[in-house]
Amino acid sequence: MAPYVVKFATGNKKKLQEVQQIIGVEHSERFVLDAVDVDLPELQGEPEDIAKEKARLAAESIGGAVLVEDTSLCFNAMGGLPGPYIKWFLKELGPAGLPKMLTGFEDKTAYAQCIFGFCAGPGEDPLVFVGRTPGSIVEARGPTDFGWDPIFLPDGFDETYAQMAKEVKNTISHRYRALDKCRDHLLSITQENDQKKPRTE
Ligand SMILES: O=P(O)(O)OP(=O)(O)OP(=O)(O)OC[C@H]1O[C@@H](n2cnc3c(O)ncnc32)[C@H](O)[C@@H]1O
Ligand SMILES: [Mg+2]
Repeated sequence: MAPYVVKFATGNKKKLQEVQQIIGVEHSERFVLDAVDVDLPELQGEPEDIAKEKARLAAESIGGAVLVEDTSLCFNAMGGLPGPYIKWFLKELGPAGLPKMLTGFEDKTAYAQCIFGFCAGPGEDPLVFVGRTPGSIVEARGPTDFGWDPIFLPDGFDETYAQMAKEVKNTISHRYRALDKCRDHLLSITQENDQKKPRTE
């Protein structure tokens, strides 16, 4: 039976690259993620609601099963802000400017959060899968090719996300943790499909 095809809708090539590296080809006989470059709206609200609405809108526009993802960077001293609005702060301040937001605070702790939104098709209820990695905000260190990676130091490491090898980031990251749960769900629904198949022997 052909694998279940889920469109992964994002406008961010770096996210796509990480998602492909994390998922690999291990379960490609059960499901495949097929990338579509879509300019999705930057919604407001609670992160889980944003991911659900993003998935619902993407399913309507694509007309099939979709996966979307929304990433937040949350400063504990600021009650979780910038959170889902990190994209705008990053755009205006650049990664090196972000630690300055915490100058007046002793607490530099933060967490990176990724929420995958999965919608099986137009009109279906979206599901969300949340992954969080705790850490702290430091002066920018390392390559600047992916977002706020240079200023996020995950707990238990002495290298920022930007400094560490991709293989390391991809086994501890917010994205890895969320995608791990999402993969389990995709495996469970494709298992159900398998069981519905008529037996041939
Ligand atoms: O089309 P979508 O998937 O929405 O892609 P986006 O780039 O708009 O992404 P978000 O709306 O989720 O905004 C998150 C921001 O955080 C950045 N970002 C996301 N994941 C990151 C990661 O793992 N490390 C560093 N920066 C990241 C990303 O470049 C954005 O500026
Ligand atoms: Mg976005």
